[in-house]
Amino acid sequence: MYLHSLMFLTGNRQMMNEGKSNSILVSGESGAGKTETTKLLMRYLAFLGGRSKTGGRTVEQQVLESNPVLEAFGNAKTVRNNNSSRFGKFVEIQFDQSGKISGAAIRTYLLERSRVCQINSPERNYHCFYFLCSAPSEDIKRYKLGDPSSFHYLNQSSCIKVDGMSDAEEYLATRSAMNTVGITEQEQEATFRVVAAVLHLGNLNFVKGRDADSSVLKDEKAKFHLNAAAELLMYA
Ligand SMILES: Nc1ncnc2c1ncn2[C@@H]1O[C@H](COP(=O)(O)OP(=O)(O)OP(=O)(O)O)[C@@H](O)[C@H]1O
Repeated sequence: MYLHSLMFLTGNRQMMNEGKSNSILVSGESGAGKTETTKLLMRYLAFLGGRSKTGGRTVEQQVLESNPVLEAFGNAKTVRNNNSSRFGKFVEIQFDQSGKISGAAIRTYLLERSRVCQINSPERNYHCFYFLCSAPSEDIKRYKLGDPSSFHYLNQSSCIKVDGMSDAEEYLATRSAMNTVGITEQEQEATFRVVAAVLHLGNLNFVKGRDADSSVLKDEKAKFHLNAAAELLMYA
């Protein structure tokens, strides 16, 4: 990290002296430490460009709390990394004339979408699915969820739990981070409804119907999941 800090100090001074934008490219193979390094860089930047706290949430808090939100929906356990980012991101942090953070924008790229429907043992699907299945009981009831191992999109792999990670605590931390970055309660509700609906849709099974080329739901369980998904998506 010493080298990165040094590079960053130089970059920051140049930005202030010459009024030029600076960029850092963090690259490396999976598990090399890109995500953790980026978080340290962002924390350092927030420290340099932070304002004294005046109550409420500050821009730099919002910048830092974007990480747990992105990780909940875009990171998963792989064989190489328990918290592997399955997308790329471009983080832009804007500074005002005095060097204080004035805003930020994050663009994400190339999320590994196929992971939602298919995972290999002993990897996991995206963290958000397990977090939501470990939510407080009133949320579980509202989203009609149950044990993660009862969902096809999660039980294709033998790995449901990650050592050292509490899905229940992470759910609450994700909600808190979403609040900090300014995602409203309604938007959060809509987001988690879609996450829950995806799990229900994964449990739909069909069998051949009576008419040619037709199919019908396999059983009552499949009907339950279809109704649950429809209800959740109707209000999402
Ligand atoms: N600076 C660090 N301090 C302590 N542990 C670290 C540090 N950097 C990386 N690690 C360890 O290595 C693991 C993998 O790091 P990280 O998630 O940052 O890799 P990555 O390059 O972003 O991988 P991927 O491309 O899979 O997302 C972390 O979960 C952590 O255990």
